[in-house]
Amino acid sequence: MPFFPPVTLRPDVREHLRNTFTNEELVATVGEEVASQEFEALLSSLSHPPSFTCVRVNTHLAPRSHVQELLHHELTKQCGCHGDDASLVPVPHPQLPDVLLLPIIGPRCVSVLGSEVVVGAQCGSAVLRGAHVFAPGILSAPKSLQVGDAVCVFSDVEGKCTRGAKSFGGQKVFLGNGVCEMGRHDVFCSGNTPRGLAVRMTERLYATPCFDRVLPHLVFLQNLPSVLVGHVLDPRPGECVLDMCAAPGGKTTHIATLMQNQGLVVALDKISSKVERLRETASCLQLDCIRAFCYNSIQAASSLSQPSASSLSQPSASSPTQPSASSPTQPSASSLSQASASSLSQASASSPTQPSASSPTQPSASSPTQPSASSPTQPPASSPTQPSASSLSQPSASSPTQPSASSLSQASASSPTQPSASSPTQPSASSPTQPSASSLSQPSASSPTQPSASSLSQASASSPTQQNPEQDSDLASGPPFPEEAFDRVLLDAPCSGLGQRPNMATSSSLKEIRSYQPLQRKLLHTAVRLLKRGGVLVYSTCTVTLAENEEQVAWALRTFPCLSLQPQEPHLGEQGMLGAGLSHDQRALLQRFRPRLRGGGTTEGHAPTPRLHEANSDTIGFFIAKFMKS
Ligand SMILES: C[S@@+](CC[C@H](N)C(=O)[O-])C[C@H]1O[C@@H](n2cnc3c(N)ncnc32)[C@H](O)[C@@H]1O
Repeated sequence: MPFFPPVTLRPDVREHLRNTFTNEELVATVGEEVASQEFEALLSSLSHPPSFTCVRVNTHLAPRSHVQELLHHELTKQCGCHGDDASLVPVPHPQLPDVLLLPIIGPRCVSVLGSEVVVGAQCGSAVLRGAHVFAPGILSAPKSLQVGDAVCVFSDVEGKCTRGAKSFGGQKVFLGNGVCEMGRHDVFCSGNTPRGLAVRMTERLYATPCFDRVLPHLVFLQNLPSVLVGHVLDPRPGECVLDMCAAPGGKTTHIATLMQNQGLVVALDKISSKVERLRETASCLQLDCIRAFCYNSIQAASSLSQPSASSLSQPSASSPTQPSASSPTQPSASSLSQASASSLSQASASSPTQPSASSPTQPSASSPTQPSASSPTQPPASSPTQPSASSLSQPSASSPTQPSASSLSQASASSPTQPSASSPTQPSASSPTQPSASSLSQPSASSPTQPSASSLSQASASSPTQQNPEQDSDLASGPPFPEEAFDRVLLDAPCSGLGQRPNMATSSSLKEIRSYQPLQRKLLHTAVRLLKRGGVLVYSTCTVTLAENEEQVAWALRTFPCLSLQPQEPHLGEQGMLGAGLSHDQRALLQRFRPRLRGGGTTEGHAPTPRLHEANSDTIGFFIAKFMKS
């Protein structure tokens, strides 16, 4: 049974989604009633957290089994709990060799205690996934609130609570109890924008640990389908891989890890502050094969390179014109040719004058699926690895569940429900509880970073031509790039983010939601141009719309005859949704994650622990397509 009300959407957005989920092709197959029920179930599941917290292990530095033990130890120490508390016991994912899962247990019977503090919906989402409450997240608090007071924390559901209110009678949901670290005056009246931890959560509706400063260079919090993307892309050591929309860097760092830090991963993002954080994350995880640049990826293919047969796009009415290539502010080639960890922090190709990729209807930089740059109100020291409830007081467009890879010095507003594991304050490698970086740098026999036998056996079929070292260093110097330069391209596209969980309310307008399809097509054009023949392109989104997922696949197959859909390994999601005119076989090659609430509710005051098999279905909404270019 759903515990929270379904996610609040604008009425026209809800109607638009309902039409998508009851489209003609779908209704003709499953019937109107089933389609409608599934749509309502989807909205209910979105407001609830998934069944598991997914932790990706940095297998570049340590094997999963080792991190499993360390993590259990660290979490129990931090929580001051018994080691047998199920929410603190990491369990290996059966199919993903670098993933540990921790059950999120709830909703539990928790009594409402103390004075009432109301937080914004995004802050509430972060709290449901383990965060404490930071000052900017608080909307309402009683007049007399003092440090040390016991409080009950509620989340505003409809965005109606005004900041600074003393009480709130609107629709809200209970999240748990905590203790104040700040009084009302510090939160609302101190003259400056509030910063820092305001309420330390002590008893949560959903039991899940806080990952603040927990093994920052060994674990990375990432939603399960996002980790899957790296495996589906299947990068090999020594290859050149382009991550076109890379920040905060969850997938970039995973790709580099799977490549055993050998080869080149070029990461582009159009927001410079995010690129800086990505570099910090790469450095924290000791992955020095990553080169990150602030760049509009639509323009990442050099206009000097001849449009070859590779970019075999058919001019179509819907195909946007190719943007001009290079920006006057592009980084100099020479500045970035040395592959050293230190160069990561200096290799700033960032340009404040970078042209925006936004289409006319494109929301601003802080689009709903994108982590915005860290809130300036967030102190560097606050919860570096935890999704900060802090920066979440404003229903910004930032993605509520998008993992913040970076957040090295700042908890990101953008990742309210997905904490980042990285921290600049990480313990040294020689810390007694940490394996030394050097001792662990060799992948063990069981290391998931080793290409599997099966993947190796296919290598000749799918592995593009051998890279030329000279070209490697050209690519390392940054965009724009010549055509057909990369062995693999990941387009983890900016999207409407409607698959994020938990999400109590989305303020996105229909116009905003519709603006992503043309933007994604422009990015796909560049992706195809930059991919080698025989190379692999993975397209992914964290949204549930047909327009940004199956319709994009159908469009790409029509527009680029050189592209063909490929099987994905492992295949954990459902097949693609009906409604975009794809064949059964084509849909079977896609992975769609449609959030589903697990069954079972609170029994005699005890919430059941989720079962492992639910980890693959009770996830955020997500979509993955894998293409090869011939
Ligand atoms: C879904 S997020 C990427 C998440 C990232 N792949 C990860 O796993 O951590 C989309 C990103 O695309 C970036 N973006 C949007 N439009 C872009 C463009 N034209 N060029 C480059 N980056 C862009 C946004 O700044 C945002 O960080």
